[in-house]
Amino acid sequence: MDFHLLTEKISKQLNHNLPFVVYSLPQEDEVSVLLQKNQELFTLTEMTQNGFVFSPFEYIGNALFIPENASEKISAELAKTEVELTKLAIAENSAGQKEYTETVRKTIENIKRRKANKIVLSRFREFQLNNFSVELLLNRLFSTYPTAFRYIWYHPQTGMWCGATPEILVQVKKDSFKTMALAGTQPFTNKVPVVWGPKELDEQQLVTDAITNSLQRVTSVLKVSNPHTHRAGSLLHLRTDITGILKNGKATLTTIAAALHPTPAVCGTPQKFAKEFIKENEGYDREFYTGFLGPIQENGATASLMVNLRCMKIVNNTARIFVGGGITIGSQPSDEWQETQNKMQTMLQVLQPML
Ligand SMILES: C=C(O[C@@H]1C=C(C(=O)O)C=C[C@H]1O)C(=O)O
Repeated sequence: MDFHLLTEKISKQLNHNLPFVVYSLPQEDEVSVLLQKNQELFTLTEMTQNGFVFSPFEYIGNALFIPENASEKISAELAKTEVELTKLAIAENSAGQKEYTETVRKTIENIKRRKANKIVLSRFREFQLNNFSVELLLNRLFSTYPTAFRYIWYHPQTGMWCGATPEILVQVKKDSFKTMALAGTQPFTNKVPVVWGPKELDEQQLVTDAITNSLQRVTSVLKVSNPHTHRAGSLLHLRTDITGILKNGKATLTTIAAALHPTPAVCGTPQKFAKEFIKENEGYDREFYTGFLGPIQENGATASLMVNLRCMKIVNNTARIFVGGGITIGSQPSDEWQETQNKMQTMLQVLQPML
């Protein structure tokens, strides 16, 4: 199908208040769409059906779902638009900054008291949109971040969510799988070599260890790469690739997702303490931010589940951008604030002509 026809169909679907999801896998130009034919809110306990899963951070075995068999499925090659990128100034928010850095300080205290090794804190910021258009959103989002997993999800009961995430929760193809430990952030500059400090190296190692530990039970072969630098738009991260073979009979997509989510890249270690701490101290509901999402095919034998980062929720012409970062013993509150400001640019670049 022609890409412009695809965008028109999406626009019509939205005007009719009908659910849809549009996505492209990392490094791919194919844009896939599911246009649900009714307004039902489907949920999914076992990931054994074809469609698109959308899970909140609080995954309790009930993720949202757009089933292929209740939808029209279309796809097209992305018609790339030139996007000019300029760093956008974010209006001062001293109250927000004070609150966030205070919470970071409290988190570091807990880590010093050995309650946890790492806790991922986050916040949101809202922006008023004066010229929202789903076609423009789709064009900018998908053209700007070709190496990320890009998506727009809409359901009348959740509102619109979209993002460009660099992080794979798990990709499964028959009995082989792929995942990654992504943590540690610095702004992208042209300087080489990229140097990582001990804070980032330690933080990322914690994620690698936790992921490999949770996979032991369900895998027969587990390969772990050395950490390397991964570029995500204007940011750099440290990344370790983890691949392997799933244990026959032990692993289904549902058990792997449940074993991995939420990884310490978005929650922390130990997981239970980190999760409680987040709930008590972040002061807002993450909803689908840091949840997972992605297409399921061949009744669960093939799937690409991604972590919902660098994302926003758009409801009533207000865009809520979510940003966070891992706090460890080496964290500096002001640097952590700056890191979240930098991460906010990823979605702000997309919104720029609509602000
Ligand atoms: C929590 C986010 O990102 C996560 C935290 C990172 C960090 O602390 O360095 C890096 C990548 C992600 O795993 C986010 O983008 O909101």
